[in-house]
Amino acid sequence: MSVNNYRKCAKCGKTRAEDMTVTYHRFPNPGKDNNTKAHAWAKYCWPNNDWSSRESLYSLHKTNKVLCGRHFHSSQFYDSTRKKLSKFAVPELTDLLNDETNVFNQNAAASNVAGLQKSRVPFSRIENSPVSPILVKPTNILSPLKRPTDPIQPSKSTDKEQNAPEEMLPSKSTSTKNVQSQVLPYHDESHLTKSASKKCKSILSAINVSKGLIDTYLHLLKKMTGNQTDEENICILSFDEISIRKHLDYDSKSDEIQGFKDHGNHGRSNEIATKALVFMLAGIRKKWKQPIAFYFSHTLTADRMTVILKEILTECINSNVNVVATVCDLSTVNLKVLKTVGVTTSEPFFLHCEKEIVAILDPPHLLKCTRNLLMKHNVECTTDVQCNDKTVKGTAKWSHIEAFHLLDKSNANFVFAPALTDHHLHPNVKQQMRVKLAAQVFSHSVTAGILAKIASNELPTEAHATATFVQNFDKLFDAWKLHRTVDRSPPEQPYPGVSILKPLTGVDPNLFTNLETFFTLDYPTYELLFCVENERDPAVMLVNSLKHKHPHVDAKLFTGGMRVGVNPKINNMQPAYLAAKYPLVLISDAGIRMRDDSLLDMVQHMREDVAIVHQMPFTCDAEGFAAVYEKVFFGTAQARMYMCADLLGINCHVGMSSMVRRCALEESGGLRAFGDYLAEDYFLAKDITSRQWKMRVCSLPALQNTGTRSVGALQARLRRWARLRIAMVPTTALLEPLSECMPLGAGAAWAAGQLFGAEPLPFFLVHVLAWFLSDWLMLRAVQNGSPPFTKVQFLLGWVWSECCAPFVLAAALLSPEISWRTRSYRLDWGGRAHELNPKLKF
Ligand SMILES: CCCCCCCC/C=C\CCCCCCCC(=O)N[C@@H](CO)[C@H](O)/C=C/CCCCCCCCCCCCC
Ligand SMILES: O=c1ccn([C@@H]2O[C@H](COP(=O)(O)OP(=O)(O)O[C@H]3OC[C@@H](O)[C@H](O)[C@H]3O)[C@@H](O)[C@H]2O)c(=O)[nH]1
Repeated sequence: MSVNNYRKCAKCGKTRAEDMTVTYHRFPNPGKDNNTKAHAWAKYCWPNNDWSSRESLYSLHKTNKVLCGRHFHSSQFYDSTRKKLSKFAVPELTDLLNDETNVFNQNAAASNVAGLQKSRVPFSRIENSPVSPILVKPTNILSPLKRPTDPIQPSKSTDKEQNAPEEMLPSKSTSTKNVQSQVLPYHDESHLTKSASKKCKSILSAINVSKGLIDTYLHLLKKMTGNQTDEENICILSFDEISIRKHLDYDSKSDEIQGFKDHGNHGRSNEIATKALVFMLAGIRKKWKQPIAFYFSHTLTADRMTVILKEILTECINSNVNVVATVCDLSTVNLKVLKTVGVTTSEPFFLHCEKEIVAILDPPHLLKCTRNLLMKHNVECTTDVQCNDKTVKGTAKWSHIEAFHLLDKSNANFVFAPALTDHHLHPNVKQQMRVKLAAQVFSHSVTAGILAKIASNELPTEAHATATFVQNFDKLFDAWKLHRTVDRSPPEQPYPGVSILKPLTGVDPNLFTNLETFFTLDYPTYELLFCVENERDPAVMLVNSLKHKHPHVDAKLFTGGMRVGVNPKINNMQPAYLAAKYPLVLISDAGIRMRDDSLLDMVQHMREDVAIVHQMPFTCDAEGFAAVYEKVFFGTAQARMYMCADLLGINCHVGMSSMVRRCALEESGGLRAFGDYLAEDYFLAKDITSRQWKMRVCSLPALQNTGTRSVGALQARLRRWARLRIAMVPTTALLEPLSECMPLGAGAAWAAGQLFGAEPLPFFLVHVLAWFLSDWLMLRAVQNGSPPFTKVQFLLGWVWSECCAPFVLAAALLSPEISWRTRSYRLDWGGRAHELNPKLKF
């Protein structure tokens, strides 16, 4: 007989002599980081002993004490052979008879060893129990509840304790470690260094949360709502379930094993949790968020979830929180819950305590589901399409999008949807979860592209239904995504009509979709005046197809222009300007995209004494470093100058999206009066404001969306602008660097050293850090939320933008000529321009 045969399980005394298949697992060495695990093992075997000292735990390891494999759930082993325990394995009081994967299942009954314990019951109580713990056959603690007929009353622990079996008694402990031990296993700790893992644990242990409804937070909530107005207390309740990795952990504070299915005061069971359900409140009128309940489960029934939802809603009412809507995704359980509480498609709300609560399905999730459904099934639409000379009901098909993508990517000259890749068309499981990929399929560019391919007979006419389907979902998503700040209440006086001038030259990738946003503006009276200087310009075709697509919109096309000076933009717009019929004229460059409320926003800023309302230049979201650079530049350096100039009353009028009162412009001599300047915007504003008219920046920024981004092209544009500014106001070359981080910081550090004996380098670094942080806040304010890139990308874009700025200015100073599109110019001091090698046209 080998030495091993004399080994004996420290808990049940099992030896190899009794059962040859038994495996032994040595007590862990508490070492530096293993104390919790060693403590859990020791407490499991000898719950009444004091295991607080490391030495006592170490002695168990040193004396080769072992536990047999039956005290470990199968999930605690590396694999199904049950030979090697995982790193964090702790013995558990689980129902070995019920564990189907347990190799001891068959002989467990016979050998009378397996059984279940109420996992929340402290070990000490188990040990003292008159019945041997491992002989107790479990009852299903979390058996599904009957469908509730009455709203559940707020949980009163005393009532529940009287009726519930002992297993369902709520935990007395609200240990901070409860969540800690649940949350940590979700991360792959093997990727963390030991100190990182420890740090996470110590941070999380500072948060006082438990499972179920969190009393502490409810208490805080009550306090907060007491100090807020009724409006500010209006909120939504969102709930979502995430997957967590199976993991058990011993919490010495509460003397509990954590990681089991746990529904707070609805009880706990022996099943190991694989999902965490979180409920969170979020204010609607005021920005506040508060998670209020966590539940850990394996499978959560709709009945149980309904009970939980109602319980939380009742608690919210008691805390004076006005929940007006719930938000959840489209999981089967969620849909069942909504059905149970009475939500239908025709009446998407339910009553709780006589209060109407709207049920909202999570829009990004809806978008992904719609994409997935379209990938599997064709969708019959209400759109009629022409097919073989017959009008038939349209059918949206994924195959149309696939065909469009193939055609689009094979076109070497022009791509409608450059962002669309094969991942969008054939997403794998992980990619199916990315909202962005679905949103890029249901986009304006794809709609426009499919329509263009139908027009050129590359796609069948029946694909029209797919284009309409894609467009509708794009609009739906936009309606959810964008911020609505514009006052849409009826005005005291009818809004004045607006003539929108769109100077076009050439076609950039986003032109169709940019132009289309002008056809769908939410404004009562406006006309669109498209100006193209060359009638053979492909932009003409795009305008005509948009006019055809939106016949109800008052849109005209002017070709040929009229030479009134050297500025080609003015020349191009002149015929349309003369034909404009409304009192307000909006000059909007080709690359601008409008939100449907942008025009209303501009008009609302056009007060009686105001003659110019302009939008601060900004950019749409796009991918790539050039797009990051562009957004960072316009959202920080440019926005900073623009805002300060506006505040100080310095003329900073940029003409890419600017509304002008026509009578004020006429007083200046009309558009033609500025035809000799390339910076017509600056001189136009200078002249108009000199006659006591005011100029305002409106709330929404100008969204540039040209799609032809490269770092070089952006810098060439910035150089051209800088050259214009230097020619108009030469002192700008000296003063502007003082508004930039690096030159100002260097100068200030030197001055601080000279004047106060400060160390220049630390001074400079602190200055840069403070500037950087303020710029991050500035960018977030202009973007109205988080920018579409990471902080590291922001850092790179910001450093690049700030370091390049002095060089861009220097290059502008040194090069007397400037190029704009296909033409070159030389500027006089003062701003007048002369075209070099003028072309015949204009
Ligand atoms: C801590 C930061 C302090 C910053 C103070 C910044 C004050 C900047 C004042 C005006 C600059 C505004 C420029 C914005 C427009 C830039 C884009 C552009 O160049 N666009 C042209 C083409 O569309 C357009 O024609 C230009 C219009 C405005 C020209 C303004 C020229 C006046 C320059 C005065 C410089 C004073 C700098 C003072 C720095 C402390
Ligand atoms: O030859 C041209 C060049 C430009 N344009 C139009 O002018 C608008 C602006 O052109 P770009 O986008 O090339 O240039 P920018 O964005 O740099 O313009 C900016 O700088 C110069 C100012 O005069 C403009 O008012 C301002 O918008 C576009 O709508 C473009 O179509 C012409 O109609 N003809």
